[in-house]
Amino acid sequence: MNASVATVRNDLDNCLANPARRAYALPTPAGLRESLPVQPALAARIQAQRAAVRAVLDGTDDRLLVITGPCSLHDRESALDYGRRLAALNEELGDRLLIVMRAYVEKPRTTVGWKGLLHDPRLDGGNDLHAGLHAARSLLIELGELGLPLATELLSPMAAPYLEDTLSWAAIGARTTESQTHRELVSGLDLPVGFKNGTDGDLGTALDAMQAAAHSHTQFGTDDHGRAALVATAGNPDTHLILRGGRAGPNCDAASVRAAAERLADSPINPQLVVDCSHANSGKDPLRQSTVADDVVAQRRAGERALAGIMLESHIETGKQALSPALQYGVSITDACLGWSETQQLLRRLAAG
Ligand SMILES: O=C[C@H](O)[C@H](O)COP(=O)(O)O
Ligand SMILES: C=C(OP(=O)(O)O)C(=O)O
Repeated sequence: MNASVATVRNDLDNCLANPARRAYALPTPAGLRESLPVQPALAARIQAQRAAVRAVLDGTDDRLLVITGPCSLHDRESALDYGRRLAALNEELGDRLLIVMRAYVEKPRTTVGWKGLLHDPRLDGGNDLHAGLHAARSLLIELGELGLPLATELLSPMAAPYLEDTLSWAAIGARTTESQTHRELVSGLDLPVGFKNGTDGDLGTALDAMQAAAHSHTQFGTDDHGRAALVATAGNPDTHLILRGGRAGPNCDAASVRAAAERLADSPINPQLVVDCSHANSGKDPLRQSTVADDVVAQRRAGERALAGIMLESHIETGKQALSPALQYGVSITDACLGWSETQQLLRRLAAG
């Protein structure tokens, strides 16, 4: 156990008399929000940014939604560097693209691995969640102050109340779309949320998730002061499908998009969808994301009205690196990303299209 985790250890420790489980106190959502507040001007801008994303998703704004940024944020400096570059590009392209910065602070893992800045901010296996909550929230606020809407994956339902007021869009990932707990979480969020299709490529789990999240629920949870609570949620009407491909390959070609759109048209929820150009749609080859994105724009030009947006994994440099004490600046430590110069060219091309 690392030292700073030890300092927050308290009498929650061993409270269940279960040697397999230990608990360490954390700040409450209310406490963290009080020490790292979103200032009123930023809060108002985030409300407007959520409304702008909703307008693209309900088809009243025909700009292309582009959610782009590192697979994961692992250091403050390169995240802010990327955010500044993207904010400057947005000045040029914002009338044709609705650009949202991907700011992922939690990572789902296929088996085990680094779980994101929020869980392990020093990247050393220390898992100092206390420091991670602080690092993640303060970085999201700094990025928000640069002017762009922010997107993240909400992985741990317990983490959402610490972060949600900084976000304009969130994803539920392929590994958690089928989870009742995550659907219930989304039902209580006042922001647009995309559900990924499953890692096996099945769309049914995401379509079911959209219906479940649109419903009201009562669920086990905690209040903003960390007390156990019955949490009642109203239902979230602003969810949509994200096509990310699956084990059998991509699902972003025109026929797959049309088939998905027809299934959505039969469901009572949002008929618009977003294509994740990475993951199984790119075969995890970062450069292929450009081909996928170009094809999405070509499909829109050919009249496909269901396509509202794309997601890109993009960083300062192309590729990825293994986690080590000597990290290269601006290179992803999770999935391989498109570099900034290719991203810039791609976004200009998408805007022109
Ligand atoms: O986007 C990131 C990864 O695809 C996802 O977190 C799974 O990562 P892993 O298979 O490397 O664990
Ligand atoms: C993990 C991610 O995607 P997926 O859930 O599609 O694997 C991601 O976008 O970081």
